[in-house]
Amino acid sequence: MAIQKKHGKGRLDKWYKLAKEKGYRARAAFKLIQLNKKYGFLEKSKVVLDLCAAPGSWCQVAAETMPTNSIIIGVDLAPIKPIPKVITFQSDITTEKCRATIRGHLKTWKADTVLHDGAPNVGTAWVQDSYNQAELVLHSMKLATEFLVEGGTFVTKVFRSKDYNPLLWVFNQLFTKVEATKPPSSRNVSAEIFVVCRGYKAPKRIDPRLLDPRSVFEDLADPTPNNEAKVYNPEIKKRKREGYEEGDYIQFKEIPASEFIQTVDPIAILGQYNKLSLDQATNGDVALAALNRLPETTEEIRNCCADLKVLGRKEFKLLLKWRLKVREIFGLPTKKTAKPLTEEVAEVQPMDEELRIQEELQKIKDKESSKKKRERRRENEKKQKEIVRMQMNMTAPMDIGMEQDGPRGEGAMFKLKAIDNTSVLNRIAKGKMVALKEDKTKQDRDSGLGSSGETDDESDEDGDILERELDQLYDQYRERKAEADAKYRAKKARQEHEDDEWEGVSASEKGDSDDEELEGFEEEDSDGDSESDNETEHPLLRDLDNAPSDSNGLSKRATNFFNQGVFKDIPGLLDDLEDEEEEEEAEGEEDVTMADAEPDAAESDSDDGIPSIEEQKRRQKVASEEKSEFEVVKRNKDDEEEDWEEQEKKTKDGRPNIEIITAEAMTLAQQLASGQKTSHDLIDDGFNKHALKDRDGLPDWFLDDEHKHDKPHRPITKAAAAAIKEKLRAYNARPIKKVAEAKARKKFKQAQKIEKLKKKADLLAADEGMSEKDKANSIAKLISNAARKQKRQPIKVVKAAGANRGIAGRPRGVKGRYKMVDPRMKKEMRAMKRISKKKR
Ligand SMILES: C[S@@+](CC[C@H](N)C(=O)[O-])C[C@H]1O[C@@H](n2cnc3c(N)ncnc32)[C@H](O)[C@@H]1O
Repeated sequence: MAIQKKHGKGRLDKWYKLAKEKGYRARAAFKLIQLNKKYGFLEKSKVVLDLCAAPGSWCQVAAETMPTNSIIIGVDLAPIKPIPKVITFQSDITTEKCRATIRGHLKTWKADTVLHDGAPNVGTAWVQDSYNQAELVLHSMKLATEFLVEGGTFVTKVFRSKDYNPLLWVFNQLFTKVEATKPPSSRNVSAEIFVVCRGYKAPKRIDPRLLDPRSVFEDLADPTPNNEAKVYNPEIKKRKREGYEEGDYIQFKEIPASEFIQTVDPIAILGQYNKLSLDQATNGDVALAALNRLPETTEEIRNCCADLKVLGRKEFKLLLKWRLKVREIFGLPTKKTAKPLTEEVAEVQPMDEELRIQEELQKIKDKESSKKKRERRRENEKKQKEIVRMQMNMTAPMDIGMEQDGPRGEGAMFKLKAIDNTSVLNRIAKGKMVALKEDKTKQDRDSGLGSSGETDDESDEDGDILERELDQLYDQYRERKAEADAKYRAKKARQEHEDDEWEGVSASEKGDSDDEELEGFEEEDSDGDSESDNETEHPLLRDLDNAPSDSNGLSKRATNFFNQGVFKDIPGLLDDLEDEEEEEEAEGEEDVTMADAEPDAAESDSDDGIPSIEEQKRRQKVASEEKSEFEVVKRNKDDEEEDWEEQEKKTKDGRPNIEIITAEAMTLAQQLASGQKTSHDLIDDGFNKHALKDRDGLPDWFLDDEHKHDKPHRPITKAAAAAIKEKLRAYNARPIKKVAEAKARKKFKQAQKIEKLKKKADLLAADEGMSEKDKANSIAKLISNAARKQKRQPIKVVKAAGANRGIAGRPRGVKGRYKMVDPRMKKEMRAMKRISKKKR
């Protein structure tokens, strides 16, 4: 871009600052924005050609306003830093090369809009500057005629000068609508005007004179002197070093003052002449005589008229005022009634006022919409809070009343509707009891009764939110980890089962137990209202089957668990259970129900194969439940089908297939089997510092971290350690599946070969036409042929060059095994071989 000094305060105006703020490379961006606001050509364009685009602010505006995937090409004499979605290159728009480059970029496309904001390097004489500008406009026009689509738009900058009208005339020949406008961001002091030409006529043939500067601006040789400058800025007159102006060879010029009064262009006279003469000539100018006698023609005026070249702005103004007064006296039209003097000045459409109103309206609209947005956001937040409160059953008691609800109402303790939220539901479905606990703790917290009994205030709420977020993030982290890590998945699954154990029931069983409690309440509720019906449809609620239980009164899993070999010789346990069974049978109880609360023993054992404390507690619970008259529920058929995984883990006789894989488990098993320990000992062992830890309400991430180290260390015997080691060694000694399969395949093939050979040999032996010797020879040959190793076909090396360069798949004309090699690699390998040979 032409270097412009930015010392003028006018340049650093609001548009300059705004451009900086918005990231536009030049304040000129707003000119295009405002032009486009008025005419809306960018939104409709798919291809735009920006001539004289540096530093690129118009391209920036085009890129952000035009539809996506539009083509924007920017060209300038100066380099343009890359702009996303814009093609830019450096070239002179007046050259053939530039035209060819644009053609290369556009190919067969046509531009919907051609923009031109060109300004040649200014600083020479004004006339020359304006001419250069007009010439540049004509050049851009020429490019536009070549690349514009029919009906397209051409936007150009022109300077107010005598070349303006010829340019407008040219535009009018080629476009259906031509409008000149000055956007508000264009400084008033600047002579630039923007002309928006719409509806390109795309004529088949254009008269070359229409685009030739010499014919368009024919009278350039007689430039109009800038009298306005001379008159209004007389102090900053520049010395002319070029000599006399064209056709102006007289140094001192005088004109009768009457002519100054009568002329329509007083400024021209003030600028060109040295003296306004009031002297009476011989021919007797009546107007001049009257002027001379007028009281308005004061001494001061006479002095001013005597030497115009020494006057300043004030004196010129005085003379102009004097002229107006005299014209009024003489009855000549004054400035108010007179037509515009200069024809060449463009009729600039007032855009400022309209835009100002539009901008103001926009501001008001923006304000209103932001206010509305704020209100909407506030309302949403409020709603969100209400939803959260409702989910946490905070609002229900107030709205409906706790008493009316009863135990199954909104505020009821065992209300399962509260966990209708899908994420919580999923977690519970997975057997994650923590979700329920969380909800409960949330309820506690939200009811204002925290563990410390404090009422909840703002900061508590913030803390809760933070904690919940932390928990959610931790869950997400675990899920992500689980996706990537199979080991972690397995561990997590185990932990989830441990959750079941902790609660004493599995996921589905928890549902059952909840239901059981509900069932109890339902019995009390004689109405059997529809709500209760709905609740049975809840995914976590199931019908209870009151059919008689198994013969032994235990669930299948419980029975299986206690049928394990390890429990066989344990004194006191099974006997007690059997006694219990007998007693129950004797009592002849028919409708025996009990929560089927037995997780699989194999699953419930912790990593080290030792029943966890929770497991032991559970077993104890089972035993005590059996002693008490607890209702026993029969496991229904569906549940059994669901347990197919567990079934797989059982041996043929129905016992769980438990594998002892740790030294601790081995030690314990040995101790149980040899009677060194009883089940009571196990239970006693369970009551240690780890058993009584309160983990309620602790976040998962904390528990996970603790779990790594916070577990009991059980003693192991040397023999157990050695046995497990031996077992592992045996595992490791086994070949991996793949190898075993390959070996088996090989064996199978060999067997097939021998079979074939046998058949052939039999045939030969049965051949009566052959002598015994021949038979023996033939069979021997057969065997030796079969024993001979088949020669492996050599691998053919194919150079990845010529036709074979970069091909995928088998190269042409190559049969059998082959290997593609890089020619360079081949040469290098040969060289290496040579070198190693030499060294030897
Ligand atoms: C006012 S600046 C253009 C600003 C541009 N529209 C923007 O928004 O950033 C005028 C540009 O016209 C360029 N120019 C002048 N004569 C040129 C020519 N013959 N060919 C190409 N560019 C020219 C100058 O280099 C200058 O960068």
